[in-house]
Amino acid sequence: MTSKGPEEEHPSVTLFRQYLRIRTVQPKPDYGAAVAFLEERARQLGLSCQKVEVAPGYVVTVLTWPGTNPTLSSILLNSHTDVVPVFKECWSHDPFEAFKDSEGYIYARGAQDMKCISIQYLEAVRMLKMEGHQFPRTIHMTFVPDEEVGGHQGMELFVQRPEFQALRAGFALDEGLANPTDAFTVFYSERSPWWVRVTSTGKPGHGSRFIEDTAAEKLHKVVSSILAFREKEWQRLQSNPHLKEGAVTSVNLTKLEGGVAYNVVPATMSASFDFRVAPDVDLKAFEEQLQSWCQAAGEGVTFEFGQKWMQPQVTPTDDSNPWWAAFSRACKDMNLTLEPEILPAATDSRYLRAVGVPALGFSPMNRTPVLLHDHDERLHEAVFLRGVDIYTRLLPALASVPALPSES
Ligand SMILES: CSCC[C@H](NC=O)C(=O)O
Ligand SMILES: [Zn+2]
Ligand SMILES: [Zn+2]
Repeated sequence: MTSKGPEEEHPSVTLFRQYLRIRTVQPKPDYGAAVAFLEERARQLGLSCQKVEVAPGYVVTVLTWPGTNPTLSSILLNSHTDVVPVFKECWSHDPFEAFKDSEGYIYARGAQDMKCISIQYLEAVRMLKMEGHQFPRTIHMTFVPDEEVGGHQGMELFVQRPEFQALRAGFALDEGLANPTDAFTVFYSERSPWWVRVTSTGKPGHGSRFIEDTAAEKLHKVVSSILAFREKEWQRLQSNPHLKEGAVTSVNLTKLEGGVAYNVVPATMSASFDFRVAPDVDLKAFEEQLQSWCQAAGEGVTFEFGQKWMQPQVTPTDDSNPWWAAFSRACKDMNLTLEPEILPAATDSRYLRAVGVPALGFSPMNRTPVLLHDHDERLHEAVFLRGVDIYTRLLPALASVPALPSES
């Protein structure tokens, strides 16, 4: 597929730009408009469309292309419909206009994360259907809300529902990241998000005095211990060229709270941290480490979790995994270079892997800077269209994986 001039834009690009104009932006996404758009796509494609309301106002939309062998497990193509907020004044173009410049770059929130992929799935299925193909395995496209704020009103609930069970997903594709080089990154695992709030309590009093055992001193100790750990992990990453970012644990101090006035020593202060724990870390030992940093700071220092993922899973990337074998073979046939990695952030893949569905995070965007969540998020139309082509090769391969031992 090649891109065309402005007077004759490729219809897949036009559809992509239409979807980008729907304001599914957090914290108040217009999910109704997205669901209506997807229902219309289902109608146009002749696919069934199921709407599963996992929480009031939070609908998972499922478009299904049935396979010829209903005894086989299905392929699940997942994408989220919400996008992150923007700093409008920092953009070169309105982030919800889907402006295309003279070179073919489409500027919009969601251009990379991940409205491109939703439309690429839909357009690949449209092409394959149009060409008269049918595959043994059923293909389900799931469009889920709420991913950008943790998936708690989206995929986390959906995987627990009978409607999800009924899909009989054997393998899933979900989002990954762009790659600025010629290669494509594919993610086989993710780090576990641990959001930790440390609260320190101590003696209050007048700001002019040498008060002992203050909340601030003890919080400072914990902050120092955690930032020293951060430095250690950073050095470990820097000193080993074989390690990728997702393979070490990261942490950032993201919030400091407490205090009422310059001259009042507060009795309570807190610090919040965003930890991303590498999948090979012993989580029990890691929690004990947190405990001991707090204890070492003194009495009255506790921590609580805002988020604590305990089920890191790894999708095997060797030929023992028939899904990987099919995926990597199809990529090889297209001459795509794959770089398998652990995703530094968290996606809905973690919920799928946790219920036993092997998943790969793949956003087919090479020669593209990673601009998700950034100002001027954009994607070149030619890269977008190449992605549609890539899925038209991946889907037949995945949906034709022969019966697994567990399926015969
Ligand atoms: C950990 S819940 C929030 C999920 C979010 N996902 C995408 O950016 C992330 O911060 O990784
Ligand atoms: Zn995303
Ligand atoms: Zn995102």
